[in-house]
Amino acid sequence: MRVIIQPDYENLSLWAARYIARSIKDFSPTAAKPYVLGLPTGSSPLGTYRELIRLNKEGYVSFKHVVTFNMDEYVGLSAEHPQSYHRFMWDNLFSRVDINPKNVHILDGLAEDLELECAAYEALITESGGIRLFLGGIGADGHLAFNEPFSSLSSRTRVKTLTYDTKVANSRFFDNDISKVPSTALTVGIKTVCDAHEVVLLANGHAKARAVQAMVEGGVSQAWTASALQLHPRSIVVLDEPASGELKVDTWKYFKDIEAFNLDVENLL
Ligand SMILES: N[C@@H]1[C@@H](O)[C@H](O)[C@@H](COP(=O)(O)O)O[C@@H]1O
Repeated sequence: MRVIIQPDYENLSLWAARYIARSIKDFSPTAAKPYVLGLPTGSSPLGTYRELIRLNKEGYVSFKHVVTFNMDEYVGLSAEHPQSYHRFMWDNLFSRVDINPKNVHILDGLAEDLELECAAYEALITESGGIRLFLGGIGADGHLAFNEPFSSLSSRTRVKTLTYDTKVANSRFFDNDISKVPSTALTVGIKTVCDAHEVVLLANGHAKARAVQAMVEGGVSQAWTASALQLHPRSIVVLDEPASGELKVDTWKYFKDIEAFNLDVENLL
């Protein structure tokens, strides 16, 4: 696991966006060989999306041959619902870059047969050649996508019941009214994420510091599902300083030292 510690959210976002843009460029995707990108919602990736939009507008990177798979979606919300992850992705990224709408995949929380929807999603990822890079965030309780604490580390796309803590955290988008937050969601599994060629996870702010400590320094555990990334051969955790606040001083120094030459966001372009 690599850990990139940036001084603030701005630099975390620039680093992640430029790393992704560089990866897409180096891959030289074509219609026959698209770049398959896994994407999250949430506040953590907003800065990364802003920089990807800028890099797209400036002609540095194109999404023409990028195929996307989103991590999750609430059950029961239509694509048009203001808090659906469909709407979030179109508002914050897809409508502002040159992506082909046919290449966008997001789980349908209104599907008649939710299990079939999940199985078809996994099959589609496999048919697309597998995910090249999965970008993710992390919940304060260490959840990745909607893989809540004690989700199986070998889980695949399925229906999950949300924990009280997650509903409280996400109620900020539902008029601070927990009763408006859906109780279930469709989510890729931990195994689905870990099957990606590469995983980049973003964590910013002190509220994530405890989860980051468990994910980076704790053992691999279903109690902190993002800790499964320790077993991934190419996982990168990108932090701002507040999110790194619970790491041991030695851990912090180790990653600052080993990544010293990789921290400059300008070097990535
Ligand atoms: N399903 C999403 C996760 O994918 C996201 O990582 C998490 C943290 O969100 P935020 O980035 O807003 O802190 O929230 C939700 O539960």
